[in-house]
Amino acid sequence: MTQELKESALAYHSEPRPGKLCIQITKPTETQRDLALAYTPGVAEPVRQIKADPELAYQYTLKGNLVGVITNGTAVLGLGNVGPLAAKPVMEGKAVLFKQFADIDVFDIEVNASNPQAFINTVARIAPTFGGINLEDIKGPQCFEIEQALIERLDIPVFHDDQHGTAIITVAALLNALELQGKNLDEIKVVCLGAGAAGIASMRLLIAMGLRRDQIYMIDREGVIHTGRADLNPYKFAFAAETQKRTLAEAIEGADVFIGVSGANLLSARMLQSMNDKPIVFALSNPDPEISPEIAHSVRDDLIMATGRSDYPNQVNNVLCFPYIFRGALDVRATRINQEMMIAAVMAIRDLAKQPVPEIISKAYDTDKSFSFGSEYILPKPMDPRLKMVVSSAVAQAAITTGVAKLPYPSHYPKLKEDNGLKQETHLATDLA
Ligand SMILES: NC(=O)C1=CN([C@@H]2O[C@H](COP(=O)(O)OP(=O)(O)OC[C@H]3O[C@@H](n4cnc5c(N)ncnc54)[C@H](OP(=O)(O)O)[C@@H]3O)[C@@H](O)[C@H]2O)C=CC1
Ligand SMILES: CC(=O)C(=O)O
Ligand SMILES: [Mg+2]
Repeated sequence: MTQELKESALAYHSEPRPGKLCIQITKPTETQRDLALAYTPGVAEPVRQIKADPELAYQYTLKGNLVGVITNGTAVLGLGNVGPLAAKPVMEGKAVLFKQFADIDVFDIEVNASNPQAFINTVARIAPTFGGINLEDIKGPQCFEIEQALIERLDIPVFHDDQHGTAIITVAALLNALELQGKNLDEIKVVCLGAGAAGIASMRLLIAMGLRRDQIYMIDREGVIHTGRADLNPYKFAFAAETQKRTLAEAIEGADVFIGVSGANLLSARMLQSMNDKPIVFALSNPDPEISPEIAHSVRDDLIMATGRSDYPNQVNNVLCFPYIFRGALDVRATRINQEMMIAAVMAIRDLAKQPVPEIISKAYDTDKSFSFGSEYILPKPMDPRLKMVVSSAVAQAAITTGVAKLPYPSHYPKLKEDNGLKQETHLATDLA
């Protein structure tokens, strides 16, 4: 990051008032009558109604449009365990994205919890406030235990964005990149650097889409994850390869795909050089990727390159899905976000990248260039307003089809098609899980 960008970022966050958000009142509060309705005595009536029927909280409070973005600050971007307070700018940032892209209100909650169980208990205790819980920047492997426990305890959607948001967008981008490079999912060799939240979930979703475990080398700080290692947690062990390869440099040789969800500058030019023809390199660590696009393009002219950042082509970032996953889930009052809903999001995002791109999007990116499906446009741009309807409706539809929705398909959503492929997607997910 340049000095200029660092200074601008600090000024953006501090001026004219600290932070990026505020809370707004949505009802009249000017008169004595208004106060008698908003507060005591009037407020007692919705209290009584909700006590008698808890579902009425969705009618009389913000609950149905309110998501908790909740962290313990243990894996904040690629900055590591910076703690809950230092994580707050990122959580406020996620809140901004929820509001801007999907009109979802967010309370960001930074939890000082000394262990996963304390964190789980805290989130479970405050869950009545929310229509959904977006867990953010919680490191592996504790993130897996935390998410699973909360899904089991709560009847609202719980979604760890760094796992599933990243997986959804990585899979959508990879399927499109493979198509452009003329490669098939069942023939490629994949190297995933990073075996935490994002890495494990992305590989799991790729497997649900048809990739085999023996096509994957997973790598952590100790090197290749292989069956001879005694230090593996169960999540990593599931990806242990029968191999003599021990280092990233050994694993990457001849690989078709590199997925980096680890840390800055870990993939060298020499390693990239050793990859197969037409490689795909997703260097997704934030803020600094595993290899910079400048270096990557200087070494190979046959690659498709993506980062997690807004300032390069091909931004593979969970912002492209988490607002719309929740929009769709909240709109049908889904009790969970299942794999079928995730695959519906993959397919919707993937397909949108192939549609003609409206001029308005070039304007948002301040360029005269028009975008079209190709090696520098494998995914829709985050500023694409079509994402909201396209992804949310696909997710809502999948929730209904899989029986986790409490409300019908919203009337303001696009009309349902007779044969929309959803059955096929659902079938795929169930068969391959
Ligand atoms: N573009 C996007 O949308 C997203 C990007 N990310 C990025 O992915 C990265 C990881 O996030 P997340 O999965 O949540 O974090 P976790 O802490 O859960 O996992 C990090 C993983 O990276 C590995 N790792 C870290 N440094 C190295 C290294 N020097 N060499 C080899 N492996 C290393 C860790 O190894 P070990 O297990 O041995 O500690 C661990 O397996 C971050 O940089 C984050 O910004 C995450 C989510 C979304
Ligand atoms: C994008 C994101 O969630 C991360 O880097 O952690
Ligand atoms: Mg994150």
